[in-house]
Amino acid sequence: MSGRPKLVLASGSPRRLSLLNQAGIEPDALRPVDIDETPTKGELPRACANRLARAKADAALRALQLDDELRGSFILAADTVVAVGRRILPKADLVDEASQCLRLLSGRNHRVYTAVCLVTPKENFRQRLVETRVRFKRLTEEDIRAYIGSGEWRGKAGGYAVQGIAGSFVVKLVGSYTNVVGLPLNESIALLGGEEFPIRAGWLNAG
Ligand SMILES: Cc1cn([C@H]2C[C@H](O)[C@@H](COP(=O)(O)OP(=O)(O)OP(=O)(O)O)O2)c(=O)[nH]c1=O
Repeated sequence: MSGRPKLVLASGSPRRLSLLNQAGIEPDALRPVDIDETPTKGELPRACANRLARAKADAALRALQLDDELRGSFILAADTVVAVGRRILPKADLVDEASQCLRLLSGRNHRVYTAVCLVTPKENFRQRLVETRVRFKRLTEEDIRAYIGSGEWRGKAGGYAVQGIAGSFVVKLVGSYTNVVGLPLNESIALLGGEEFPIRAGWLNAG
């Protein structure tokens, strides 16, 4: 392949795109994939995030094989899972799901895992899993009602988005903040740079 290799972001999440943009990386194309994201019976949170990121990357790779323009591109996919202990919280689509998540997260520690999977033009798979520990303040029923009214929880793992109002629920966060939003930037840039994707010097060893 001649010239700069292309990058495809296999994600429909606007947060993932804006995080990459924030780091000065502009994907050449967005190719969200539609896979079943249900955890398997007894699946642990780390294993689930790893499996789903890989499945998203795999599905995108298969789709791009039919695409003359984008075949042979780098492909980046990710999956974010919120967990309390071994329990995986749902990606909340319904008010009841989101309220239950928030009651569970209230006043406690939880973990957010994002697995990032990079497919190289030679179809090698490179994967990283990043963990962030988060503690929420105790939430009153009124806090939960008001937050539900904001709608910010829709489609978010664990029923909240730290980049919005729920940022004010956080009393402690240990690890990568961008990991919670959906794409750990430092590690994603390191993955890309490690595979010779052109990243501006200086960013690779950042943070
Ligand atoms: C915990 C948390 C999650 N999220 C989002 C990130 C992800 O978009 C979503 C978790 O679902 P994912 O299944 O990881 O991603 P997605 O379905 O939104 O997008 P795609 O599979 O196409 O890449 O939750 C936030 O935006 N803020 C947060 O604080």
